[in-house]
Amino acid sequence: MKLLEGNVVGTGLKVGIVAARFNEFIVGKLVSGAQDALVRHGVSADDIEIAWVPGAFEIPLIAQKMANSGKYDMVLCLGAVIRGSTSHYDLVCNECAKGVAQVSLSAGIPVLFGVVTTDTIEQAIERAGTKAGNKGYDVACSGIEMANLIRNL
Ligand SMILES: Nc1c(NC[C@H](O)[C@H](O)[C@H](O)CO)[nH]c(=O)[nH]c1=O
Ligand SMILES: CC(=O)[C@@H](O)COP(=O)(O)O
Repeated sequence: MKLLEGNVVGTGLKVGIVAARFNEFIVGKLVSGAQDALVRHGVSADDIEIAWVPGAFEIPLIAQKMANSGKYDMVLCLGAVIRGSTSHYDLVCNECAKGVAQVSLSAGIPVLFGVVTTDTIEQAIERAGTKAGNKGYDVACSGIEMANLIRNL
């Protein structure tokens, strides 16, 4: 993908993305949004690596592997958890969020929580590139900010 950009200086940042396949019609848009934000802000497309996992519950484990590998300046966690008719939604959301937070603190690098958690499909669509923006784009921008902040500490 070649974007017509201004004179964007390459950041040299290396980015790992963990994406959940569940609700892929949403998560695919989050991944595209994250890639767009990263490249527009100077990250080389060659410095972005994506690992797909079955669902949001599996994100923390692979995020941990990436974060502890020493290969990445940040890890973006992308997924979409949409409430069903049982309490499974709450368990998946809570464990995913808790796991991602624990990985970031233990690895000492930015591990961003870009998992959309919604009651309806419409809410998820709104956050995957329509009226509520693209949460993948947003967390990528936050990741760049955090990585640069850590570089300067
Ligand atoms: N219902 C959703 C899930 N459920 C699957 C779990 O994340 C996990 O893969 C399974 O429990 C096996 O360990 N995952 C999502 O990402 N989004 C959902 O809406
Ligand atoms: C978030 C989920 O795990 C959900 O899709 C599962 O649906 P259900 O609660 O109806 O089994």
